[in-house]
Amino acid sequence: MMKSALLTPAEMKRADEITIDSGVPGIDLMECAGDHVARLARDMCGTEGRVLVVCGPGNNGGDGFVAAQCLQATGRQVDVVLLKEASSLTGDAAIAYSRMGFEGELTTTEGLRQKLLGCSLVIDALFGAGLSRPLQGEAEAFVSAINESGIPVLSVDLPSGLNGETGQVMGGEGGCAIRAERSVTFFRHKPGHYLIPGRVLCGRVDCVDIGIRENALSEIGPTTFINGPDVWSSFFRVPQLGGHKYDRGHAVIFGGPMMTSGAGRLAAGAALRAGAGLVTLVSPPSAVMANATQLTAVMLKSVKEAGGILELLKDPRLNAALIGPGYGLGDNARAAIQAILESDCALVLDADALTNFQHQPTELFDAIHKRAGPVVMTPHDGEFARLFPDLMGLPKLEKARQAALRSGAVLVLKGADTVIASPDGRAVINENAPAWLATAGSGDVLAGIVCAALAQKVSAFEAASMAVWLHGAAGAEVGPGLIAEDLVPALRLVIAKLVGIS
Ligand SMILES: NC(=O)C1=CN([C@@H]2O[C@H](COP(=O)(O)OP(=O)(O)OC[C@H]3O[C@@H](n4cnc5c(N)ncnc54)[C@H](O)[C@@H]3O)[C@@H](O)[C@H]2O)[C@@H](O)CC1
Ligand SMILES: [K+]
Repeated sequence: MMKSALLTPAEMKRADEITIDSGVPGIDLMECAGDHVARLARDMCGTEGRVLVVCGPGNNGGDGFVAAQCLQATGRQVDVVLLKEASSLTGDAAIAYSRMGFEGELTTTEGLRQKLLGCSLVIDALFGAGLSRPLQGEAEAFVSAINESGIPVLSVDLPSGLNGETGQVMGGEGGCAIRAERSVTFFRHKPGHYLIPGRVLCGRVDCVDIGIRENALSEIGPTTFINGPDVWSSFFRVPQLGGHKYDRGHAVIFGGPMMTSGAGRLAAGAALRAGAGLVTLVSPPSAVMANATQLTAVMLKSVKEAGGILELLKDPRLNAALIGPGYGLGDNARAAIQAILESDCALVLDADALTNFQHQPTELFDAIHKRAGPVVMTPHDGEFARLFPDLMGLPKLEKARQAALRSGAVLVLKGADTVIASPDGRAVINENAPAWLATAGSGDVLAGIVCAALAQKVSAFEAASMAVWLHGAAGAEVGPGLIAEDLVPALRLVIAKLVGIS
């Protein structure tokens, strides 16, 4: 799990300190970092062309001085531009500057524009983990000039102006940040490398080893991770010889009336494909015929009212349920959801199940806190806003964490950078979803996969993380032209590969 840990800039600073306290000089870490930057710079622009290294006042600038020195040592034409006087440098950055062997030039924005003319690569070493406020004045003007030049940029640690913890540009809409082609970071990625817009601004990110002690992680205790098998593979259930379908759980999907019945069918098909031993699609009588004509291995049941649902879920073999996709809004729908909340089964609440509580969210959260079975909620941003309007101004990770804590549910806040947050404080960021996944019915498939993982008795946080990853991998498997129906068969290929490598 520690392999996939993401560190906030403050946690990274702590990892640096722990390493330095253990006897590794800070300048050694910086020299290693700068050496990697130079290597990647050569990778980006080959043997030709002038490199411009733009250095800020802190240790990020220090990495830039080391990189400049390494590049010059290999015969490369290098210019170093300073944002602040060299005399104001302190600590390791001052040492790196003194070892560079040539002077950097303190310049104005106009001077920078002149330097940019005809160079083949810019190394952005203005600000990294120490950025503490939005860029203004000369720093902002430097960033704008670099972006406007159109010259490829390699950012050191983070594109300058980007908040490494939130993935947002410091200063929001009015702020500015470097748009890099590539970035190189140290020891572990930061959440900002994966959260949008950070992920877009970083370009391709390399994470390199600079000698930070691995055991620093146990002291820091990271709570944010990048999603992948490292997070949940020990929970992934592979059917055993001698086992039977009941070992793999029985998922119940509550589908809607005929005109919106497709959502339930997609979820049911996905639940079966994702490994639930049995799947029953429960629907109002009006949808039964439509479902029966399209489904074969999925079992069907017709239930009219909340009373019937309560009765149905008394059967303990029905151990996971999903309600929401295409379900409908109104008093009857809300009564049905309340009936499901009263049962003990593990539960996924999606789409209409969330919107039905937009005027009484605390009623929903109280019911979740009271019940014994786990709950996973899978809102997109619009559904999230209906239940948690006061959290909308927060950065995505924080939004999901606070919503999980308040609701008592594992929260899957969907998007290109889906965040899964647990009420216990853990969170993962997903990065394998292709843009093709943003299509009608895609969320229904995801909800079905979560339900299948819960039916197989995977803990809620791992079930949600696993499902989001499988969904993204299925999307990548299908690729261009994807429609939601394609995801269900593609899951077979994804699971086959997963089992093959695990
Ligand atoms: N020993 C270490 O701590 C190591 C640090 N490393 C590098 O050091 C970086 C962190 O260094 P620092 O903590 O010095 O931080 P930075 O170099 O990112 O920036 C800190 C400096 O910028 C100023 N500043 C912050 N926000 C500003 C703004 N909006 N406008 C103008 N000035 C602003 C601060 O007052 C401070 O002088 C990492 O990102 C990484 O690149 C690496 O060299 C590895 C080792
Ligand atoms: K930078």
